[in-house]
Amino acid sequence: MVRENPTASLASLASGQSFALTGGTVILEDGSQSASDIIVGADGRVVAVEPFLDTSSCGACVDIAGMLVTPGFLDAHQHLDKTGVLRFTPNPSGTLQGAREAFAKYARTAGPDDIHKRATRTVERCLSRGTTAIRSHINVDKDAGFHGIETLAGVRDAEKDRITLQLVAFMTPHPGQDFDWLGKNIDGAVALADAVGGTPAVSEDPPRYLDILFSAAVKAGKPVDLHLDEHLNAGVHLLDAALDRVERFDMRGRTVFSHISVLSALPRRDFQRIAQRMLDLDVGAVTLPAANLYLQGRDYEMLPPRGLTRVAELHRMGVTIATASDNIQDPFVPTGSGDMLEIARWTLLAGHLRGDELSAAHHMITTAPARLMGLGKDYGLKAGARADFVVTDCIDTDTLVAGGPDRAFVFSKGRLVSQTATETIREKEDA
Ligand SMILES: O=c1cc[nH]c(=O)[nH]1
Repeated sequence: MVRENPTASLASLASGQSFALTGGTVILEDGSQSASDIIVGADGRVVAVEPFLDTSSCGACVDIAGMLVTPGFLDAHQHLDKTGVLRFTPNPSGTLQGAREAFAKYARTAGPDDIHKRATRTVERCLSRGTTAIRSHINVDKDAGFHGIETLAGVRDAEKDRITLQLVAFMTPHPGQDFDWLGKNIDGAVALADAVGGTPAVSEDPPRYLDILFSAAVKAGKPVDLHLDEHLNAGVHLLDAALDRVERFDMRGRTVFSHISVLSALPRRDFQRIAQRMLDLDVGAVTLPAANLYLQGRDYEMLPPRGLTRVAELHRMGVTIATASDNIQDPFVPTGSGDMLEIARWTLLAGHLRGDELSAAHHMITTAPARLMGLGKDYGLKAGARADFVVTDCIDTDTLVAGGPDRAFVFSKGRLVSQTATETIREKEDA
């Protein structure tokens, strides 16, 4: 045990051995913080999290007094089949439709090798910034075919000991949607995926399209994650139509609505009624600040921006709401670093959370998405969970969210997968 230099000791932890981290501050599942020891087994699972544990049987023991341990960050909504394609898929119109068209053009020619290269690069970046699980929507349609979902299924399986990847079969409609094609292919796509998704507002027949998605989910026993109402036009929304199907197909607790920008445009009474329905049916929400603050039309009157949903109100009403990256450097969103703390900060600021709600933003990148992704017993700093966590030099959750760590050690399944340090800051402090 090297008390003076925990960071060097953390870095030297050999993979595949049991170890203990003692004296740190641990963020527990209910968001509280506890001065606790952590024991990790050789199988990469947490053995115990409690103060003053007997660590004598551990292969290594590192004193991390003064450091904060957070469960790994979760990104509940990405698009790994199109990440990093921005340079050759421009979207000069700056609209959602323009982004879809730009991607469709790329998807017609994109080969598995290209998709694989870009996806693994982004996964690596996310992991290095402390993200230990990602849910990714993957287009399956006449342009993209099955290239994306097959390639990402391979990445998911190959990387499972380093990062948990969940795939959503994103059955994207196109103008003149071919329902025969959808009917013939949806089961095959869902078999490769972990959840069923789509974007009903784009469909020419949203009720029929929603029925097909929910039926496929029930048949496969998989959850639903919809891109829902990515617009601020209060005159049209499909929230009730989707909630009706949650009831009819008995998908309570197994459905997520991503985006739901339109909630911000609805009169308050309508918003409250729908949010209450979501709460009663245990439907979760994913907000996507980068996406929702970006695309719009050139003419605001004709095409308002996508817009952020009512983040603070949904949270305060008790709806489970996670925040996520959405697209990373593609025609839908030109930016993105895979840093969930950055996303948490944008959510806090743009979503009108208060300064005393920094921990709510942390919840939105940890326990809230864990619930929506169904990670259950496998997630969190508790006995039996997969040992996915980040050891940082922050003093508490508030400082972690407000400014982030200068030093971070990312553990996935009990193995150190990345360490980062803002050396310049540290050097200045040491001088
Ligand atoms: O249709 C959509 C919407 C958002 N992001 C996508 O990649 N596709």
